[in-house]
Amino acid sequence: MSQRLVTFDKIGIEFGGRVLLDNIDMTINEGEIVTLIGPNGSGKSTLIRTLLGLQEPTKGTVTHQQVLRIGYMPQKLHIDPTLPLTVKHFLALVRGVDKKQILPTLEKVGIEHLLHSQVHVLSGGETQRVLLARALLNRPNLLVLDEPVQGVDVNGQVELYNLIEGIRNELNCGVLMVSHDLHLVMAKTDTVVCINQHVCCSGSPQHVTGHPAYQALFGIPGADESIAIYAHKHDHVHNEHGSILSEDDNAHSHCAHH
Ligand SMILES: Nc1ncnc2c1ncn2[C@@H]1O[C@H](COP(=O)(O)OP(=O)(O)OP(=O)(O)O)[C@@H](O)[C@H]1O
Repeated sequence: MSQRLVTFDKIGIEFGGRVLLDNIDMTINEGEIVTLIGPNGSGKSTLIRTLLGLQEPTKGTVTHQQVLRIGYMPQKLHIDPTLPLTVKHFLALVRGVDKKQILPTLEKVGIEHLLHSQVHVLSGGETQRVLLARALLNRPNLLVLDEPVQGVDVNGQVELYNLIEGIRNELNCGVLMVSHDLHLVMAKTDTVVCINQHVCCSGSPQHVTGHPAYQALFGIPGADESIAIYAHKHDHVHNEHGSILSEDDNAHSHCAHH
């Protein structure tokens, strides 16, 4: 059986009386791709920051496997565009990096020809691959990818998801991804966790896309998503398994209302 890398146990985060995360249970196993979805402001980045140890939970605990090496890919590359910096030098800045690994890692993500390019002239897809290479240079057993296909066209998105799946297969690492894309990512995901402060529903992509809580947030798959996405009508409550409760059961709800 695959090893459990990370366990979130009833994580809650509050700021000034405002609940950002409530009662979040989540696990990530070795070799598992977990995708975190949820509307804007639902707490996805806050949960990632908690995993990275940048945010202390108000309630609950995060348990790590003893040797957890996280390769983190942020949403964006924040570099002063006036600063001359090649891909090679950018990757050489990774703490403790084995410089001999830079070229093979760029080959792995398909951009070895960009070794001497300036980072600020790269396209959206190329930049994402450089960030992925940087995460891989940490020799991770857990990859944490915050919106990895941001700024990438549809074909590029398919290629990036294929690449991420290939890396998971090769390294048998766990992968936690945040995604706003609800379609392409599903095919490459073992487990989807849909949050809106609390866990609305989680499980296989098939289970989650058929779940009423997912459909209330994102619309019914196949319907006109251009108007359904993020039309959040949270006029119902869930039990801790994500099932919708009848009004009589509401006393047991942990749902955030909007
Ligand atoms: N340090 C903080 N102090 C107070 N509020 C915060 C803090 N960090 C985040 N928030 C608030 O918490 C909420 C959740 O933010 P978060 O960035 O986790 O959402 P998200 O799901 O990642 O959103 P998006 O999809 O827009 O990236 C937001 O309303 C944000 O303003």
